[in-house]
Amino acid sequence: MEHEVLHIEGTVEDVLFKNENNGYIVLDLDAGGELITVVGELGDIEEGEGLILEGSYITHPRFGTQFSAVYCERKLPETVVNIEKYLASGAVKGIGPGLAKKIVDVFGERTLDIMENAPFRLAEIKGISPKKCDEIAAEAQKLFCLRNLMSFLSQYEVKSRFAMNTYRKYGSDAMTLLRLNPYLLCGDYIELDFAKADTIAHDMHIARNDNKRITAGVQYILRANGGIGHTCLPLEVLAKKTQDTLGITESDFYSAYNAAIEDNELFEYVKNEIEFVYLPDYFYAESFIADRIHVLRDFSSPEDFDYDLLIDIEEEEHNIKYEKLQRQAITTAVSRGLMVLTGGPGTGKTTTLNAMISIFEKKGMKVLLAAPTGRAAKRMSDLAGCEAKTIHRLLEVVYDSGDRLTFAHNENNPLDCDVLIIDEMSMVDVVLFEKLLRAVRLGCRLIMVGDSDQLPSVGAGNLLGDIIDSKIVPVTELKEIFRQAQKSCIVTNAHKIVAGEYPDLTRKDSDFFFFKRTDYQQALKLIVDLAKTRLPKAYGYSPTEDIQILTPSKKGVTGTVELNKLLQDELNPPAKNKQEKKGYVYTYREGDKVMQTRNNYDITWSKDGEQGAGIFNGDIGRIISIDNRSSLAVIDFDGRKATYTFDLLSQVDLAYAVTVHKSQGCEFEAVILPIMGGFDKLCYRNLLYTAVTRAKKLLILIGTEEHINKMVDNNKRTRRYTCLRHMLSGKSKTSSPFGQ
Ligand SMILES: Nc1ncnc2c1ncn2[C@@H]1O[C@H](COP(=O)(O)OP(=O)(O)OP(=O)(O)O)[C@@H](O)[C@H]1O
Repeated sequence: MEHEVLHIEGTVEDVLFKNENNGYIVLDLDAGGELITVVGELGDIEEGEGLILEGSYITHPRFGTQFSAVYCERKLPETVVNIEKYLASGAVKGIGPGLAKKIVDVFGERTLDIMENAPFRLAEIKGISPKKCDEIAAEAQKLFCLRNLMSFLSQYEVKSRFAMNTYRKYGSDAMTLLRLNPYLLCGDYIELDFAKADTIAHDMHIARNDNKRITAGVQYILRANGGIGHTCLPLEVLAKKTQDTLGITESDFYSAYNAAIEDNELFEYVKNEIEFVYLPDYFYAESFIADRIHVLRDFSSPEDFDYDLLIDIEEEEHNIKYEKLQRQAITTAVSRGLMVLTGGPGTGKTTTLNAMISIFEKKGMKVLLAAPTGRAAKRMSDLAGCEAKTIHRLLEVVYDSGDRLTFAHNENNPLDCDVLIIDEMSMVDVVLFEKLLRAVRLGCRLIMVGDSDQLPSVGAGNLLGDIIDSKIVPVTELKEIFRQAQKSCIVTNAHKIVAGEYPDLTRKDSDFFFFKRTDYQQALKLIVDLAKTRLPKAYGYSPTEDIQILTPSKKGVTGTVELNKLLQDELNPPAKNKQEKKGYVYTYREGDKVMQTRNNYDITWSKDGEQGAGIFNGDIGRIISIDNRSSLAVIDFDGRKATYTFDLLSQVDLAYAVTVHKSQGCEFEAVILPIMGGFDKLCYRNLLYTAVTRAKKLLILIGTEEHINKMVDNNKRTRRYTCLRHMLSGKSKTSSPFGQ
């Protein structure tokens, strides 16, 4: 919901709550005698400071009016009383209430001016030694730097969190660096919109064809394309796009481009005589993966196992006869350093994997299991009978000295294991895989499991496909659908779809139902009826825990937005005892089923006394409380209770219905899938295949046969620009940055 944008001004009376990680704060502001509670991501504000704020009022029946601030200009306190209050509150490390009084008694209203411009004079105060004076001066400089940065950026209505991130990245030099190059604001970790940085640069009289502007524009375009899956772009495509977007000539482009290549701000890779351009991160990721895969591949077991005997023992113990390809997969896993195990549903991947784990453990090897999402890790744990972690958890997210996110496990601190098994590899992107490979010590086996017919990862790259297609890694593809699995129409229809055959929609006695509907309103009515009444009654399913509505698109009548609003009304209607918070797209309500839509490493959670941080893209949870007084909501993700500031709710969508893309790696007891047409770009085979294979026990298709078959016919593979396959095949014309 849009609110009227207002400006208010006042002095901070009291700081009620502060989140040091994301700068979120709740404070009382004295606005000319009126006390207003202010909430927002405003940074490290202290009592006594003057603020000019822009934002809007939000009202809560119990706690009254609060001002939700989006922009903040900070004025340091001017009166002696406020300066003392400000310093006494701990604004400058090393100054407490006693010292604050002494300093203000001596310097009065000029105190802050002296601290900023002549801090050596603090040594005039009795009790401040020259050493202490230096320490206080250094702390004070930090404070003034952030304040200057915030007030500079607030002129351009740049939100405070960008200023906070700029300060975190560049520290006390931030302002000086920005004056030289405002486009630094578009860089990694800050990621301000290029257009905004361009406005600042324009005011600073930076020319349109300045190399800094063009390089930043190119990087911005490459990053935006990374967001839709491309790790690089052909030079020709990039040149044209950049010229059009920035309004520059071809010669301007190439002059800046060549300089950026020279300075390693961009990288070029030649594939089949065509130049591809990379951002450093993606280039390092793909080159490192290619290098490291070669090293791991060449490792083979020094121990002389009798593989056949080991597999025979497993067969006897588990009363099973592995088929030829399963035996081959197990032998490869035990004898080689690296392999891919792939295959569609019901082809025995899990069974094979369990045999591998059993053999490794019998040999005294330490096996670790991981998957890209929480849900996939949970499923893996359930099937393998031992704990699987998310890749992020396995690598342990930590912050470096610059307060930037990194992983505790890397080449200097590798994972303590002999075998690492990664499930749902189709969902892993190149940047995360690079980090993972850095933490795999030489000699550790790496087994990658996944179905390459699933949709590719949300993040950039076509990792699993490229690894398989490169043919340099041993791949076992399981093809046989086991008898057990053949009973399931979900499994047999999934295999038909992937083979380009139309699914059998005629069966009424199976786990795969089709309801023909051509009218949208009738389809919606049926979805609600099935989710709310019929399936819970017939199968005992919980409408929100067991049943998931999947849909190709966000938009349209059967898109997620409309479906979620409808299903929220039906499954979790408003009630007196349910608190609510209005967001831009949805109203969030206690009891709502929700999904986190991006990786956030800062959100803190607790589970059975354990504390942790990080809620990731695709995690599904339930809102258990909304508190309008503190502007906080608590969401339960499978027992992890995570605290969200209201600003962070923009990263959360209702999840009664989710897109097929977002459902990757998840499985549900029952899936309802409307295929009504009207979303041509999303009308393709892999998407239908991915949706169908999300259902464990029951799949219900609603729509028309014509649209379903049209999806099967469209075998468009999502084309992604990457060079990994080429790099893996060792055909590179640029030398690897990692040497031999
Ligand atoms: N060699 C075998 N002989 C008989 N049955 C088998 C064999 N291997 C697997 N199965 C059975 O086939 C079914 C599917 O196997 P499994 O769950 O391992 O496949 P999957 O590829 O992991 O499937 P999904 O991807 O759908 O989870 C199971 O019921 C399993 O017990």
